[in-house]
Parts: sequence; structure tokens; C-alpha cells
Amino acid sequence: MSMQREPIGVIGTGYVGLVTAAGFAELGSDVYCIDIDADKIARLERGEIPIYEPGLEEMVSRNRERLHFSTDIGTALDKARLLFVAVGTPPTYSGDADLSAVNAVVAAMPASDRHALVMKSTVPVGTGRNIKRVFVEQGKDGFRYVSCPEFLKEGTAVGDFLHPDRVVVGDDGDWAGDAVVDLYRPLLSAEHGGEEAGELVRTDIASAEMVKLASNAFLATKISFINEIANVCEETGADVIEVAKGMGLDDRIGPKFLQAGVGFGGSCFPKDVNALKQLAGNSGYHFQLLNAVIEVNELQKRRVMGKLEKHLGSLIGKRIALLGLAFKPNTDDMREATSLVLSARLQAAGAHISVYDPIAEEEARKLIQGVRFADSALDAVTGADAVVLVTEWQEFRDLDWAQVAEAMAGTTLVDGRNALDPGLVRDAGLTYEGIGRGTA
Ligand SMILES: NC(=O)c1ccc[n+]([C@@H]2O[C@H](COP(=O)([O-])OP(=O)(O)OC[C@H]3O[C@@H](n4cnc5c(N)ncnc54)[C@H](O)[C@@H]3O)[C@@H](O)[C@H]2O)c1
Ligand SMILES: O=c1ccn([C@@H]2O[C@H](COP(=O)(O)OP(=O)(O)O[C@H]3O[C@H](CO)[C@@H](O)[C@H](O)[C@H]3O)[C@@H](O)[C@H]2O)c(=O)[nH]1
Repeated sequence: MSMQREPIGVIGTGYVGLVTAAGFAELGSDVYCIDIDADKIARLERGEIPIYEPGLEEMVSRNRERLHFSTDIGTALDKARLLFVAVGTPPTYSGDADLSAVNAVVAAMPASDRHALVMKSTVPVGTGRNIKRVFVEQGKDGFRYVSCPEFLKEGTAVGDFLHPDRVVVGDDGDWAGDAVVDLYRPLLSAEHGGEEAGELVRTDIASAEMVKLASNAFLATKISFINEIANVCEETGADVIEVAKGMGLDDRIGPKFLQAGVGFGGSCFPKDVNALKQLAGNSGYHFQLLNAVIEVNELQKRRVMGKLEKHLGSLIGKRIALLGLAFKPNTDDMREATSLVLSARLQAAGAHISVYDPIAEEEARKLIQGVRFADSALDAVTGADAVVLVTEWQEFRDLDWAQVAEAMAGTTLVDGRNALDPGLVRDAGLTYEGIGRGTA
């Protein structure tokens, strides 16, 4: 890919910013990365990657000479006309998205006829329209605006960038939208054909914004749905793994996102489902389904308590080991992780808790107090009355269950992700309890 490619700016060097920057550098662009966090920029300049994301460090170091890091937005404005915005949009107390970082970026833009903001951050529908209005009010009406939502998943973000299902570009049909499409062209099916390439969806700004929120809300709904099916399986003796397999073979349903478990977490689903619910409410529409999706997820995170009490009785003074803390495997992200709710509930119930995560310990220590951070899975389970698998890291799937059984004081194993073979676990002398596994 030696062809001369358009230089770009990327504002915000979190997950989305770094993957976007490294990805476009890989495709041949010079990328000017900006963050207000001077410490983060200094680490990136030294070649340190502040987040754990498989393949990202290699991608950054492969393209080191094309990646430029700075806290000065002027550098990006000088060198690039397209400024990709990848700052955080966390939830506020009301559940609405906090747009203060986005607004700070907008306020920092000068009057210009040659620049465009390209919004990668997940924002409420109407944000693009509002930003364009602000530009007009401030006499910056030459500044263009493109919505280009991001669909990467943590843990597989590098592959998701290089092989997108789709690229969504919402714009006003001007040079900026064309330029964004050109940047993505090497990844689009019209150029490549084949299964690895993505479809382009070029549309208006509001629709692009809604594609992002609706996609996340739909996936979260699918998870809450299968979790409720799992709960009914427990009452009726069916096995949700068999049920999901049978359902997923219907093309119209599909097998993905039908894994029952201890609820969805992460920086996106909880926040974006709430943001869509709020957006609907603020616009005068009561989005009933999303209320249920959120409530089911909250209850699902707590259901493990009942399972533990079923086997152990009162949890006062009981020793419980949590295997896995990150909101899913292959990331150190602890945002909205089920382990946060579980460790708090267990402590409130009087249990003693030991925890182990192969990667997320440093992040977890900032958020979880009063537990023992163990050095290994085996260390965590030693002396435990019960073990709960919270995050399905491969290393837990590969555990020697006979060794685990020997180290534990009790025999209860709650497989919160249905990741283990119940037969193997039982053969080791443990009592297996999954999620919705009536007959397993
Ligand atoms: N994490 C994901 O998997 C994912 C996937 C798709 C979309 N998104 C969306 O992308 C956005 C970014 O998410 P993230 O997880 O990468 O966020 P993050 O919190 O990891 O990173 C945001 C970065 O922006 C920086 N920042 C804040 N204000 C700034 C400013 N005014 N100027 C420059 N930098 C600034 C912060 O210092 C931080 O480094 C969010 O809207 C999120 O919803 C995230
Ligand atoms: O069948 C499933 C699939 C996922 N999960 C849970 O759902 C959460 C989210 O998982 P995943 O979607 O893989 O991770 P994210 O990195 O949060 O990615 C989601 O959120 C991103 C941010 O918006 C989007 O870009 C992605 O497309 C979207 O999948 C995790 O807690 C998983 O354990 C389940 O419980 N069951």
C-alpha cells in the first residue's frame, strides 16, 4: 500500500482513536493523533500502548513513522483536512450521553473552508445537526461534518478495522463525505469483493447516527432475550445451549450474540442502550423494550447470588473466588463489568472474596476494594467454598479441574459464561451450575 494517501487527524487516543489511527496508518496515511492527556501522549511517543488490545501494539510499531502524537490540535489542523473525533461520550446521571468532550473539540475548531470533523464517537441522533448549527452561529460554516460511526469490538478491534462488516458514512454529499469514502475504499467490497470486505452505507447524518445506536441496542436486546430464555430453561429443564443452537440455525436469527451468561457489560452496550432510551424519551417517545433490556441485564448480573445461596446457604463468612474481572476476555477494560456488581453484592452478603484476571488486575484494582487479588487462578480458588467463572478467558477453559477441586474447600462451581464442559467439571468431583442449563 505505498500509494500516496490522504493525511488525517485523530482526536482522542482511546480504543477507537488508536485503532483508527493505526489502521489508517497501515493503509498508508500519515496520522496526527491528538489527546488532552499529556501523559498518554508521552507514553505513545515512547512506543507504549496504554490499553491491552491484541495486535494493536504490533500494528502501531509497524507504522510508527506514519503516526505522530501531540497534545496540540494545531498540528493536526495544519497537516490534515479530515479530523476524526474519537473522544469519550460516557453516560451522565440522567442516562444521556455526556457530550462535553465532543463540544470541547467543536469549540477548538477554527473558521475554515478546508476542514471537516468526522465523528467516530457514539453520539445521540441530532448531534451532527447541532454541531453544524454551532459552526454556522460561530461563523465557521465552511467547516464540514461527517458521521462515521465505529463498530469495532474490544479484543478483536484490529481485525474489525481491517475487515469491517460495513462502513457507514453519513454526510451532506460534499467533498468531506467523498474523502472519507476514499479513505475506506481499500476495505470496501466494491474494490475487493470476497467475504473479508465491507459494504458501504452512504446516507444522511441522522440515519448514520441512528445505525450505531440501533445496532448496539439490538445486540443488547438479543443478549437480554437469550438470558431470559435461559432463566426459563432453568425452571423448565431445557438447556439454553441446545436452544440457542437450534434457534441460531435459522438464517433470520443467526447464531451470534445468543450466549446466555451473567449479563452484558463494557463501555458501550449499557451506555448506548441508555442513551437511546433517553434520546427517545427526550423526543417524546417511550421506548418500552429498552427498559426491559436494561432491567433484565441488571437482574442477570445478580442471579449468581441465588445460585451460590442454593448451594452454600448463607454467604456470611463463605469464601468465594471470582475467575475473570474484565467485561469480556482479551481486554483489560473494566467498564460496567459484571465482576464489579458481583464483588460488591458478595461483600454486602458477608462473603470473603478472592479474584484473578490474567490482564485486567491493574484496572480492577482502581475499582474493586476489599477483595484479595490472587496471583493465579489456582491461587484464587485455593480454600474457596465456591468458584464463579465471570469472564471466559481461554486460560480458565483450559484449567485442570481435578487440581482446582483439590485446592478448593467446597465443591460449587458456577459457570457464569457457560464456557466449560459440565462433564469434565463433574468428573473432577465438583458441582456444576451453569446459566440456563436445565438438563446439562
Ligand atoms: N471502546 C469501544 O469498543 C468503542 C467502539 C465503538 C465506538 N466507541 C465510541 O467511541 C468513543 C470513544 O470510545 P473509547 O472507548 O475509545 O474512549 P476512551 O475513553 O478510551 O478514550 C477517549 C480519549 O479521548 C481523550 N479526550 C477527551 N477529551 C478530549 C479532547 N477535548 N481533545 C482530545 N482528546 C480528548 C481522552 O483523554 C481519551 O484518551 C465513545 O463515544 C464510544 O462510545 C467505542
Ligand atoms: O452472546 C453474547 C455476546 C456478548 N455478551 C456480552 O456482551 C458484552 C459486549 O460484548 P461485545 O459486543 O463483544 O463487546 P464490545 O467491545 O462492547 O462491542 C460492542 O460495543 C461496541 C461499542 O459501541 C461496538 O462497536 C461493537 O460492535 C459491539 O459489539 C460483553 O460483556 C459480553 O460478555 C453476552 O453476554 N452474550
